[in-house]
Amino acid sequence: MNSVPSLNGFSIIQQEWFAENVPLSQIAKEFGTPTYVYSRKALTDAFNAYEKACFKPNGERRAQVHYAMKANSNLAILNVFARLGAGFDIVSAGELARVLAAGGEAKKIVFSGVGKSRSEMIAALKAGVKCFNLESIPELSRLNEVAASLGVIAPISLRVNPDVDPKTHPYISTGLKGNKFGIAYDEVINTYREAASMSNCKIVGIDCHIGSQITEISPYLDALDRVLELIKSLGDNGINIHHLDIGGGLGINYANDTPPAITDFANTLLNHIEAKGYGHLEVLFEPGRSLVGNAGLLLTTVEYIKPGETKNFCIVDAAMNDLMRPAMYEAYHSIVPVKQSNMPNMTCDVVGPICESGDWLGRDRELNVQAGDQLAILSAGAYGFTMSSNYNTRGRAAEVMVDGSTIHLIRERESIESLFANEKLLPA
Ligand SMILES: Cc1ncc(COP(=O)(O)O)c(C=O)c1O
Ligand SMILES: N[C@@H](CCCC[NH3+])C(=O)O
Repeated sequence: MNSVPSLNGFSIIQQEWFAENVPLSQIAKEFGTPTYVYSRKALTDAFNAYEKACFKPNGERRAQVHYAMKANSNLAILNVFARLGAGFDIVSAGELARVLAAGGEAKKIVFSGVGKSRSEMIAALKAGVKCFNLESIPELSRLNEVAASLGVIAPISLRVNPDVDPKTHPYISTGLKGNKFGIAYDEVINTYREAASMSNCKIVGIDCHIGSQITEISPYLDALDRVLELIKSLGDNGINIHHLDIGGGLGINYANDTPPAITDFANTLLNHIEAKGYGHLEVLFEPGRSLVGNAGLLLTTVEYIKPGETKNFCIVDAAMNDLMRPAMYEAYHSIVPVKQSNMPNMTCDVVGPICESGDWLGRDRELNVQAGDQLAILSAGAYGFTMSSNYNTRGRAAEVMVDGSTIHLIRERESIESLFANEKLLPA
């Protein structure tokens, strides 16, 4: 099987794949492979699809996008979104430093994650982030203490675990009782009361995020209803919520997925919130994958075709260290030859050179390729480069962004020397 999603920013012209106006073969020639290729147009259009839903008919803003930068944190990509007015969702001091370096504004940053360290809290308080999304009483107490030591007030939301099934891969569900994320639904009111009693925390919002690659709207509506009920009870307890962060998680089409379109998805949630009488709340979205996933691909070259006893292998120069998702979640990424040909197809597994049987990128694909040909692994813009590693002492891939007819190198390929530059031999 080889299903191909329709993509914005990438197309086939005269039997050859292009990124905007640039043939992928030209990128391979100039920058080598493996290389991640992003389309600025695709990034911009995805962001604007959210923005379209973020305004009321009178022009007043009703929602703000906070890009979940864990999906792809290259500075150039962050900068494209920052220029478009995005806020950001971060999960570490590293992400904070990156987004500030890329021109993101601290006052548009929300800080998520279950395990914020003291030093991360200090960095975020000093920067002046918009909000900390907290997930437990110990974390709340620590933040209160750290804020007191700096003589500042920390703006906070509590992340609710609404216990709804997002109907996605179990490894990427986050809003079920058994997950480590969020505060159990029945504990939320008491935890807010505790937060209200803390001298250096100020309650500003409520937060929930139920999972990733979600292709249906109903789990969001279920989660929203549960969170809106909490907002009502909190109000009855004298605790007023100013913003509602509904997390990220909207899926993309990898091949045969049918997620709602971004604007429809965002409008449906925002209209639901208004219809329930909560239109006064500021709403935050934290999308990651739906902004970048289909705006990027991984370009690779075939090293060898190896006929096996039971199947053929197409051995390429990209590997699980470049794109973990197939090995980790058995995720499907469409794989296409950069130059289409009329040769007969063969069925093969597309695999990398790493010494693990789990090092595969696609299974049972129908491809007509030979050694030296290039392949594009599609829908690799999210959780591709950011989850890559140096396993087998492999330098990480180069990254380029195409903007019309221009190719920008946005990350150089890692040199081999840089991979062990921080290591030290024992004394003689
Ligand atoms: C708290 C939080 N917000 C946002 C996201 C972004 O999710 P996605 O890339 O599925 O939109 C994640 C990752 O799942 C997350 O953990
Ligand atoms: N890394 C996952 C998604 C996890 C989202 C982070 N909470 C993926 O590639 O699909």
